[in-house]
Amino acid sequence: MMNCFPCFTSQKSSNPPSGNETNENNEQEVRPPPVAAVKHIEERETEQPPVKTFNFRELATATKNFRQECLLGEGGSGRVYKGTLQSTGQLVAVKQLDKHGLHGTKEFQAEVLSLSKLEHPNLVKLIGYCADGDQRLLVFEFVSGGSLPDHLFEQEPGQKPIDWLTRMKIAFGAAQGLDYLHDKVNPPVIYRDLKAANILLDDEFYPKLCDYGLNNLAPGAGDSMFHSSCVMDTYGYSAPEYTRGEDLTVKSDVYSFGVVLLELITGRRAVDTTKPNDEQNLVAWAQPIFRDPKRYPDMADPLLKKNFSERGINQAVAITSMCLQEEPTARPLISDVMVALNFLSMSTEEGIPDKVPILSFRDKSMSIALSRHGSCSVTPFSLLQKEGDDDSSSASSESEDDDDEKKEESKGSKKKQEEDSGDEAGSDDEKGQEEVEKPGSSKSSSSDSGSERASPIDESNATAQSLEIKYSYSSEEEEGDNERLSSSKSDKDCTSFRYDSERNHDDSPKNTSIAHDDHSDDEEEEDHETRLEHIQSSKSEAHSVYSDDDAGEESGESSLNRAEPEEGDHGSSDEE
Ligand SMILES: Nc1ncnc2c1ncn2[C@@H]1O[C@H](COP(=O)(O)OP(=O)(O)OP(=O)(O)O)[C@@H](O)[C@H]1O
Repeated sequence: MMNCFPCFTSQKSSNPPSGNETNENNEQEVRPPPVAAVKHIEERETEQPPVKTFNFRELATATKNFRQECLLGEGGSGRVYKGTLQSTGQLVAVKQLDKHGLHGTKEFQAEVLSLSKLEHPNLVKLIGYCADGDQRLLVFEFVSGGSLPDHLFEQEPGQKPIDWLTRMKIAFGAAQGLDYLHDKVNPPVIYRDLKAANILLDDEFYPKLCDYGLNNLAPGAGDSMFHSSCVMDTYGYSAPEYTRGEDLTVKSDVYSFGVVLLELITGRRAVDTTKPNDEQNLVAWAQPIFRDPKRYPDMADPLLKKNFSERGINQAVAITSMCLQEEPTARPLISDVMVALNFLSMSTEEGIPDKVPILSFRDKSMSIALSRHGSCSVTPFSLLQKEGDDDSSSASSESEDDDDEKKEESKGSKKKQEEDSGDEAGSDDEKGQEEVEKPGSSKSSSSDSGSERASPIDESNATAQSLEIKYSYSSEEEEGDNERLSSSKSDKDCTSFRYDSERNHDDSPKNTSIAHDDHSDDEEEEDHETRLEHIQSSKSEAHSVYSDDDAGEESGESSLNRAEPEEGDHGSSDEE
């Protein structure tokens, strides 16, 4: 999965048909390429736009003249109808954008084109558009299972509640979609309107984000905070900086994601006016509980009937509380959230994996948080080297002295780990390899079910990790400018963890992004052991779908919700 397709060319005929999107009778159709989560820009540049143009009549026919019975709902940007494309029989969702504030056709087309380049299994795919007269319509793939609130809050009598693991899988999938927008496209796209209602589910609960990148296409779209009828809808999800009148960033999305995660854990709505006053706002209700880990399990949705492991819920709540930090810079990157959720969505005998390997994270804060709420493998770098390979010395360019020093340090680190994780400490390093292999070997069922789907992060495989580390370690030493992690020694008394994102990720090269902290030399030495390696979620497809050129070319015409690259707390994706 997520392979690149080097055979993409500009010749349409070379692209194999893509299911029922093929329409030989439609002159206007540009046949989409085979689905890939991310495509290289070189391929992209030679492709035809992967969207179809429809005339109004086609879409009127598809939706039975926009009949009421086809109406799926109405949001900030307009009405959405279920339809069937006559030419192919494909089910679609047709979004009829409100007419006020319409773009000119060219501007609209440019926005649509930008939107159509965003392609990920966890994003609802844009199939085409219509710009007929003053009509502006967008045609999306139809997602059959309804939206997350339908399943989480609006249970039919007799309907089974979503189980814990499925909730974590939904969260993981949503995080993957968001990570794509934040980290795999350049410039990053800020979602702005992430909420449970914008997470659609297929029949197997595979999540797809909708309404991303829309706010330039219609007033209110993608930013329904401005739309009076939707204020309550989005109110509970918006980050504090929004109310402070500050610019939204990718970290504002992380906050909104935290609210969704909290909804998944608790089964409570972000805002619920039917509850007592002090419980109406979910985040306000949860904040005091975040400071009292003993109460974490009590937050769980009663419908779950305690069918989850305590460690699992503790870790999920810990992640959530990090996402909901008041200060944007204290929130984690969605890539780290995604990695953590990948582990929480794995099925093991116990319900969740024993360990979450620290090496998976871009920033250590996440693994520290998890380690305090379960067990996180803080397997030191040098131990991994030892375990993974006898000839570790040859894989690293460090001197023997350095090696010895590292061994000493690793003992210290291990000791600290033992202290921190108590019961399991003694077996951590023995388990090191085993524990990190679990995610790769345990695919989520939802991810299995479709070829388009994003895979679990297989880079958490232990061997791959330790090899990756050895390799990059050596080269970074040579460069001499590597950033190092610190062990946050002061974290013992904390129950929530600041994510020191101001200092890292911004410029981290994709394959070697190393979190960094301003710490004393002593701490740095120790950190030598535990430096984080951001393991690409998909190295082969980590390229942005936008090259600089591409972005530049479009910048005057279409911007989606692009974040300024220099602003971001993210690793930009174009530095490879
Ligand atoms: N691709 C799709 N497949 C199936 N249903 C969809 C699709 N897109 C939207 N819907 C449904 O259509 C309805 C309206 O969606 P829309 O996104 O316009 O509104 P919203 O998300 O409730 O509000 P807003 O747009 O203001 O965020 C919702 O019930 C949504 O679940």
